[in-house]
Amino acid sequence: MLKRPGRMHEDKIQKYRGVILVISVPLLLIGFVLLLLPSRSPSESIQEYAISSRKASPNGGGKTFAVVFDAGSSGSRVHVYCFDQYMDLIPIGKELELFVQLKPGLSAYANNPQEAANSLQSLLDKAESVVPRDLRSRTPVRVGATAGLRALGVEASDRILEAVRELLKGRSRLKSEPEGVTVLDGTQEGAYQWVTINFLLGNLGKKYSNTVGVVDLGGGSVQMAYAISEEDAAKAPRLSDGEDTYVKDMYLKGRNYHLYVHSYLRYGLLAARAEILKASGSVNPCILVGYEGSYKYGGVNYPVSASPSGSSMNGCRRVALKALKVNETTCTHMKCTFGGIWNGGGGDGQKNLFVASFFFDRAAEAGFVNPNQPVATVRPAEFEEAAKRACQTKLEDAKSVYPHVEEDNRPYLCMDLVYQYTLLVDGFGIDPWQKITLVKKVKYRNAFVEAAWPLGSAIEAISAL
Ligand SMILES: Nc1nc2c(ncn2[C@@H]2O[C@H](COP(=O)(O)OP(=O)(O)OP(=O)(O)O)[C@@H](O)[C@H]2O)c(=O)[nH]1
Repeated sequence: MLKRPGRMHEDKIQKYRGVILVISVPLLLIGFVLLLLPSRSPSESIQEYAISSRKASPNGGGKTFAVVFDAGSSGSRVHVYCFDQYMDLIPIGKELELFVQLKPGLSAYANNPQEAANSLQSLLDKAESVVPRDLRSRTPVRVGATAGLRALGVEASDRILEAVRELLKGRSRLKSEPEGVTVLDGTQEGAYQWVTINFLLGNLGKKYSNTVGVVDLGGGSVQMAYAISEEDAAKAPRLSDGEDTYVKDMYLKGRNYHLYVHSYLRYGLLAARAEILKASGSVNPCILVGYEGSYKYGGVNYPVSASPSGSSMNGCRRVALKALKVNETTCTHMKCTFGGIWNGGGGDGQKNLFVASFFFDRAAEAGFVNPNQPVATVRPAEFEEAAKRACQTKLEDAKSVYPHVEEDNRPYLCMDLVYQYTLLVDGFGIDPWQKITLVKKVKYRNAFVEAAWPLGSAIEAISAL
């Protein structure tokens, strides 16, 4: 079972109250105090951040709310959190957060920015309704768009973000700032997810070896983040031009962490389908027999038809490996995951992996995880088993065999499960028999909180007030 964060002792509160630091992003909000970290010969791949907030709550000993929108490629979600002066979550009604989601995501309105912004109105109204009227003007609201908008390109995404800024300014009393409505870069998304999970597990402030690593499989991108030792951080490879920073230094609850984090754009679950179709051509060994159609992703229509001999686990593995370019890209670092990306060196911060988003969803739909449980301990090999079963299923039988799978996803169930297994084992190099924790929500005190990056962003936002 998950460890439950104990109530803080008075002496610990003193320690925590003084400095709570969360990751910063290049957009440092007003009111941060920049501390000098111990000097070190920084390699180019390490961004050194140190932010401390003198006081966690601007309302004296009261409540501080934060509203964060997750504008994902497959949907938009709003999270509202309430913190006390010790930066602990306190209930909003019966829950520890307000969480509302809708489909489609902003990127579905690529050519209509106003409609994209308007799609958030119902979420904004619900979010604002749970924030006390007298606190609304001091409650930060942020919108973090992820791989969906990254994939649209700068022009289209800027137009959508500008329309969203206008919506927040014109249709809400929450405290919005232009730089709070952005496309998150992948490393921010991964780092926020790491903060979320370790905050909820009560690990922040502990040694790096007592924190857990995270893998977050979205529709457009997949992120991996875990804390590494000082020695491994010093060995972080120098960046080639255009490469993202591999290591973020963070000072959280009295301890300095070196966080290895990487986001693989185009390797989220929905984007990877397009990569796999490109790797195989339109007749694809992953598609359930009986399906003939097309797959639309990123504004491109891919013709799709099942192989006459039907879908096969091994045939699908071959094209998934080809899509990941596991053996095609030279690794110029000590060790790589895939696509020539440094793997961070592994270590104790990665020994426990919390794996979220589409990993949980597909495992639940494939029937080897209970969809009503917040977490599930599995092994990557169970994705292989589930994939074998799915790849032997005909499209005509899929509805009865997999009643929880949405109609549009049925032709791709074999592909998705094979991809997830291949990503874990061949992409990230995880032992097929290593236990991993699939997570949808994390138990925090007597309630459950969504295992999603917005909480990490909210902690940063209120630390900056
Ligand atoms: N319950 C719950 N599900 C979520 C949450 N965030 C995402 N999901 C689900 O996880 C799956 C993937 O969502 P994301 O990881 O945001 O992926 P995406 O929306 O495609 O976003 P990007 O690829 O990162 O742009 C979808 O089925 C979402 O419905 C959350 O906070 N709570």
